[in-house]
Amino acid sequence: MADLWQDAMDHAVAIARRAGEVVREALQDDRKVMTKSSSVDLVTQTDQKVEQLIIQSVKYKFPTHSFIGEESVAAGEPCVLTDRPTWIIDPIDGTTNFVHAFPFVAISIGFSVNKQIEFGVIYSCLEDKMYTARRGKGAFCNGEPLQVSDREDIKQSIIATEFGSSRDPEAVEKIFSSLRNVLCIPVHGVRGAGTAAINMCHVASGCVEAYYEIGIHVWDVAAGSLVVSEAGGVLMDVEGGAVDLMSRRIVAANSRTIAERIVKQIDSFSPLRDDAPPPQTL
Ligand SMILES: O=P(O)(O)O[C@H]1[C@H](O)[C@@H](O)[C@H](O)[C@@H](O)[C@@H]1O
Ligand SMILES: [Mg+2]
Ligand SMILES: [Mg+2]
Repeated sequence: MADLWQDAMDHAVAIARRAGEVVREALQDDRKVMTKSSSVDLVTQTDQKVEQLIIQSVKYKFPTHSFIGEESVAAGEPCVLTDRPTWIIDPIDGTTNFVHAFPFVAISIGFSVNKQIEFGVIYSCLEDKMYTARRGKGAFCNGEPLQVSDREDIKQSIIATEFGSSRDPEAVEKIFSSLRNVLCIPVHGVRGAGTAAINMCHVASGCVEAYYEIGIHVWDVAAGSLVVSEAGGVLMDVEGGAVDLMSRRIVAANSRTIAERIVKQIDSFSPLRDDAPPPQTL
Protein backbone atom coordinates (compact mmCIF):
# COMPACT_ATOMS: atom_id res chain seq x y z
CA MET A 1 0.00 0.00 0.00
CA ALA A 2 1.25 3.48 -0.85
CA ASP A 3 2.59 5.48 2.07
CA LEU A 4 0.22 8.38 2.76
CA TRP A 5 3.02 10.60 4.04
CA GLN A 6 5.85 9.65 1.66
CA ASP A 7 5.45 12.84 -0.34
CA ALA A 8 5.65 14.97 2.81
CA MET A 9 8.70 13.06 4.04
CA ASP A 10 10.48 13.45 0.69
CA HIS A 11 9.76 17.16 0.88
CA ALA A 12 11.13 17.33 4.44
CA VAL A 13 14.39 15.70 3.32
CA ALA A 14 14.74 18.06 0.35
CA ILE A 15 14.00 21.20 2.34
CA ALA A 16 16.27 20.13 5.23
CA ARG A 17 19.10 19.69 2.72
CA ARG A 18 18.41 23.15 1.26
CA ALA A 19 18.28 24.63 4.78
CA GLY A 20 21.64 23.00 5.52
CA GLU A 21 23.18 24.80 2.54
CA VAL A 22 21.87 28.11 3.92
CA VAL A 23 23.38 27.34 7.34
CA ARG A 24 26.75 26.35 5.84
CA GLU A 25 26.84 29.54 3.75
CA ALA A 26 25.94 31.65 6.80
CA LEU A 27 28.91 30.16 8.67
CA GLN A 28 31.18 32.01 6.26
CA ASP A 29 29.71 35.39 7.30
CA ASP A 30 29.54 37.36 10.52
CA ARG A 31 26.72 36.02 12.63
CA LYS A 32 24.71 38.71 14.41
CA VAL A 33 23.58 37.22 17.71
CA MET A 34 20.36 38.13 19.50
CA THR A 35 18.91 36.66 22.69
CA LYS A 36 15.48 35.28 23.65
CA SER A 37 14.48 34.05 27.13
CA SER A 38 17.90 34.78 28.69
CA SER A 39 21.34 36.10 27.78
CA VAL A 40 22.43 32.56 26.89
CA ASP A 41 19.35 31.62 24.84
CA LEU A 42 20.72 32.65 21.45
CA VAL A 43 19.08 33.25 18.09
CA THR A 44 20.40 34.57 14.77
CA GLN A 45 18.84 35.86 11.58
CA THR A 46 19.77 32.52 10.03
CA ASP A 47 17.51 30.65 12.52
CA GLN A 48 14.62 32.92 11.47
CA LYS A 49 15.44 32.77 7.75
CA VAL A 50 15.71 28.97 7.73
CA GLU A 51 12.43 28.56 9.62
CA GLN A 52 10.64 30.81 7.11
CA LEU A 53 12.23 28.95 4.20
CA ILE A 54 10.90 25.64 5.55
CA ILE A 55 7.43 26.93 6.48
CA GLN A 56 6.86 28.78 3.20
CA SER A 57 7.88 25.82 1.06
CA VAL A 58 5.70 23.42 3.08
CA LYS A 59 2.72 25.82 2.98
CA TYR A 60 3.01 26.01 -0.78
CA LYS A 61 2.97 22.22 -1.18
CA PHE A 62 0.70 21.27 1.75
CA PRO A 63 -1.55 24.30 2.34
CA THR A 64 -3.76 22.61 4.97
CA HIS A 65 -0.91 21.53 7.27
CA SER A 66 -0.10 23.17 10.63
CA PHE A 67 3.22 24.23 12.15
CA ILE A 68 5.03 24.47 15.44
CA GLY A 69 8.31 26.28 14.77
CA GLU A 70 10.81 27.38 17.40
CA GLU A 71 11.21 30.91 16.08
CA SER A 72 7.50 31.34 15.29
CA VAL A 73 6.66 30.39 18.87
CA ALA A 74 9.31 32.85 20.08
CA ALA A 75 7.49 35.49 17.99
CA GLY A 76 4.18 34.70 19.73
CA GLU A 77 2.62 31.87 17.67
CA PRO A 78 0.85 29.20 19.78
CA CYS A 79 2.61 25.95 20.63
CA VAL A 80 -0.29 23.51 20.64
CA LEU A 81 -0.24 20.05 19.15
CA THR A 82 -3.59 19.08 17.60
CA ASP A 83 -4.62 16.00 15.59
CA ARG A 84 -3.93 17.89 12.36
CA PRO A 85 -0.86 17.10 10.24
CA THR A 86 1.74 19.29 11.97
CA TRP A 87 5.34 20.10 11.05
CA ILE A 88 7.43 20.56 14.21
CA ILE A 89 10.50 22.55 13.21
CA ASP A 90 13.79 23.46 14.84
CA PRO A 91 15.50 25.45 12.07
CA ILE A 92 18.88 25.33 13.79
CA ASP A 93 19.27 22.90 16.65
CA GLY A 94 22.52 23.94 18.21
CA THR A 95 22.38 27.71 17.69
CA THR A 96 25.13 28.22 20.28
CA ASN A 97 27.29 25.80 18.31
CA PHE A 98 26.43 27.66 15.09
CA VAL A 99 27.40 31.01 16.65
CA HIS A 100 30.77 29.60 17.75
CA ALA A 101 31.29 27.34 14.70
CA PHE A 102 31.35 24.32 17.02
CA PRO A 103 30.81 21.60 14.45
CA PHE A 104 27.44 20.04 15.39
CA VAL A 105 24.45 21.86 13.95
CA ALA A 106 21.18 20.29 12.81
CA ILE A 107 17.94 21.08 11.06
CA SER A 108 15.23 19.07 12.79
CA ILE A 109 11.78 18.39 11.32
CA GLY A 110 9.22 16.14 13.00
CA PHE A 111 5.83 15.48 11.44
CA SER A 112 2.88 14.56 13.62
CA VAL A 113 -0.63 13.36 12.80
CA ASN A 114 -3.17 12.59 15.54
CA LYS A 115 -0.41 13.58 17.99
CA GLN A 116 1.76 10.70 16.78
CA ILE A 117 5.12 11.34 15.08
CA GLU A 118 4.88 9.87 11.57
CA PHE A 119 8.35 10.79 10.37
CA GLY A 120 11.45 12.56 11.61
CA VAL A 121 14.20 14.18 9.56
CA ILE A 122 17.40 15.50 11.14
CA TYR A 123 20.10 16.93 8.90
CA SER A 124 23.45 17.28 10.65
CA CYS A 125 24.54 19.79 8.07
CA LEU A 126 28.22 20.26 8.95
CA GLU A 127 28.79 16.49 8.84
CA ASP A 128 26.46 16.07 5.86
CA LYS A 129 24.54 13.32 7.66
CA MET A 130 20.85 12.98 6.84
CA TYR A 131 19.01 11.02 9.54
CA THR A 132 15.51 9.85 8.69
CA ALA A 133 12.86 7.73 10.38
CA ARG A 134 9.40 6.68 9.24
CA ARG A 135 7.03 5.19 11.83
CA GLY A 136 7.15 1.39 11.53
CA LYS A 137 9.81 1.46 8.81
CA GLY A 138 13.10 1.98 10.64
CA ALA A 139 15.68 4.72 11.05
CA PHE A 140 18.52 5.54 8.67
CA CYS A 141 21.59 7.74 8.29
CA ASN A 142 22.41 8.61 4.68
CA GLY A 143 20.29 5.61 3.72
CA GLU A 144 22.08 3.10 6.02
CA PRO A 145 19.92 1.44 8.71
CA LEU A 146 20.51 2.54 12.31
CA GLN A 147 20.53 0.28 15.36
CA VAL A 148 20.98 1.28 19.00
CA SER A 149 23.83 -0.22 21.02
CA ASP A 150 23.24 -3.56 22.77
CA ARG A 151 25.17 -2.66 25.96
CA GLU A 152 23.04 -3.48 28.98
CA ASP A 153 25.66 -2.56 31.62
CA ILE A 154 25.41 1.14 32.35
CA LYS A 155 28.93 1.04 33.83
CA GLN A 156 30.20 0.42 30.30
CA SER A 157 28.15 3.20 28.77
CA ILE A 158 28.53 6.72 27.45
CA ILE A 159 25.66 8.99 28.44
CA ALA A 160 24.82 12.25 26.66
CA THR A 161 23.23 15.28 28.26
CA GLU A 162 23.26 19.09 28.05
CA PHE A 163 23.16 22.00 30.48
CA GLY A 164 20.45 23.86 28.52
CA SER A 165 19.88 27.60 28.61
CA SER A 166 18.35 28.08 32.06
CA ARG A 167 20.64 29.62 34.67
CA ASP A 168 17.99 29.55 37.38
CA PRO A 169 20.05 28.49 40.45
CA GLU A 170 17.60 25.78 41.55
CA ALA A 171 17.50 24.24 38.07
CA VAL A 172 21.31 24.42 37.75
CA GLU A 173 21.64 22.73 41.16
CA LYS A 174 19.44 19.84 40.06
CA ILE A 175 21.17 19.52 36.68
CA PHE A 176 24.55 19.20 38.44
CA SER A 177 23.18 16.83 41.06
CA SER A 178 21.83 14.52 38.31
CA LEU A 179 25.09 14.79 36.37
CA ARG A 180 27.12 13.84 39.45
CA ASN A 181 24.82 10.88 40.12
CA VAL A 182 25.13 9.62 36.53
CA LEU A 183 28.88 10.20 36.27
CA CYS A 184 29.57 8.43 39.56
CA ILE A 185 27.57 5.28 38.79
CA PRO A 186 30.32 5.26 37.36
CA VAL A 187 29.80 5.40 33.58
CA HIS A 188 32.60 5.36 31.00
CA GLY A 189 31.87 8.98 30.12
CA VAL A 190 29.42 11.82 29.71
CA ARG A 191 29.20 13.72 26.42
CA GLY A 192 27.10 16.40 24.81
CA ALA A 193 27.06 17.48 21.16
CA GLY A 194 25.32 20.77 22.00
CA THR A 195 22.19 19.73 20.12
CA ALA A 196 19.41 17.55 21.41
CA ALA A 197 18.65 16.26 17.91
CA ILE A 198 22.21 15.07 17.24
CA ASN A 199 22.49 13.59 20.75
CA MET A 200 19.42 11.51 19.91
CA CYS A 201 20.94 10.50 16.58
CA HIS A 202 24.00 9.33 18.53
CA VAL A 203 21.74 7.10 20.67
CA ALA A 204 20.14 5.76 17.48
CA SER A 205 23.57 5.17 15.93
CA GLY A 206 24.78 3.19 18.96
CA CYS A 207 27.74 5.41 19.92
CA VAL A 208 26.08 6.58 23.14
CA GLU A 209 23.73 4.48 25.23
CA ALA A 210 21.40 7.21 26.46
CA TYR A 211 20.60 10.90 26.34
CA TYR A 212 18.60 12.78 28.94
CA GLU A 213 17.74 16.42 29.43
CA ILE A 214 15.26 18.63 31.27
CA GLY A 215 14.48 21.98 29.63
CA ILE A 216 14.40 20.97 25.97
CA HIS A 217 11.38 21.87 23.82
CA VAL A 218 9.13 19.83 21.55
CA TRP A 219 10.98 21.08 18.42
CA ASP A 220 14.31 19.83 19.86
CA VAL A 221 13.09 16.23 20.27
CA ALA A 222 10.07 15.57 17.99
CA ALA A 223 12.10 14.18 15.08
CA GLY A 224 14.73 12.59 17.33
CA SER A 225 12.14 10.67 19.33
CA LEU A 226 11.17 8.69 16.23
CA VAL A 227 14.78 8.26 15.07
CA VAL A 228 15.57 6.66 18.46
CA SER A 229 12.50 4.45 18.68
CA GLU A 230 12.79 3.27 15.07
CA ALA A 231 16.43 2.35 15.74
CA GLY A 232 15.19 0.06 18.53
CA GLY A 233 15.56 2.47 21.46
CA VAL A 234 13.14 3.54 24.17
CA LEU A 235 11.82 6.90 25.35
CA MET A 236 10.82 7.66 28.90
CA ASP A 237 9.97 10.58 31.14
CA VAL A 238 12.72 11.55 33.61
CA GLU A 239 10.56 10.14 36.43
CA GLY A 240 9.76 6.95 34.48
CA GLY A 241 6.50 6.40 32.60
CA ALA A 242 5.59 7.56 29.15
CA VAL A 243 7.41 10.47 27.57
CA ASP A 244 5.34 13.59 26.89
CA LEU A 245 6.95 15.68 24.13
CA MET A 246 5.38 18.87 25.51
CA SER A 247 6.74 18.33 29.03
CA ARG A 248 10.30 19.49 28.27
CA ARG A 249 11.77 16.33 29.83
CA ILE A 250 13.17 13.27 28.10
CA VAL A 251 15.24 10.14 28.49
CA ALA A 252 16.13 8.37 25.23
CA ALA A 253 18.06 5.14 25.63
CA ASN A 254 19.12 1.97 23.88
CA SER A 255 17.05 -0.16 26.29
CA ARG A 256 14.51 -0.02 29.09
CA THR A 257 17.19 -1.25 31.53
CA ILE A 258 19.50 1.70 30.82
CA ALA A 259 16.61 4.20 30.70
CA GLU A 260 15.31 3.07 34.11
CA ARG A 261 18.82 3.24 35.59
CA ILE A 262 19.19 6.84 34.35
CA VAL A 263 15.77 7.72 35.77
CA LYS A 264 16.98 6.57 39.23
CA GLN A 265 19.85 9.10 39.09
CA ILE A 266 17.85 12.14 37.96
CA ASP A 267 17.00 14.91 40.37
CA SER A 268 13.89 15.91 38.44
CA PHE A 269 12.05 19.18 38.10
CA SER A 270 9.28 20.47 35.85
CA PRO A 271 9.87 23.50 33.62
CA LEU A 272 6.83 25.34 32.27
CA ARG A 273 5.29 23.07 29.63
CA ASP A 274 5.54 24.05 25.96
CA ASP A 275 1.74 24.03 25.68
CA ALA A 276 1.11 26.00 28.90
CA PRO A 277 -1.27 28.91 28.31
CA PRO A 278 0.56 32.25 28.09
CA PRO A 279 0.61 34.14 31.41
CA GLN A 280 -2.35 36.54 31.81
CA THR A 281 -1.45 40.20 31.73
CA LEU A 282 -3.62 42.56 33.77
O1 LIG B 1 19.91 25.47 19.67
P1 LIG B 1 18.50 25.35 20.10
O2 LIG B 1 17.54 25.07 18.98
O3 LIG B 1 18.03 26.50 20.92
O4 LIG B 1 18.34 24.01 20.98
C1 LIG B 1 19.13 23.64 22.09
C2 LIG B 1 18.48 24.14 23.35
O5 LIG B 1 18.33 25.53 23.31
C3 LIG B 1 19.35 23.82 24.54
O6 LIG B 1 18.68 24.22 25.69
C4 LIG B 1 19.62 22.33 24.64
O7 LIG B 1 20.49 22.06 25.69
C5 LIG B 1 20.17 21.81 23.38
O8 LIG B 1 20.32 20.43 23.52
C6 LIG B 1 19.20 22.15 22.28
O9 LIG B 1 19.49 21.43 21.19
MG1 LIG C 1 16.84 23.20 19.46
MG1 LIG D 1 16.85 26.04 17.34
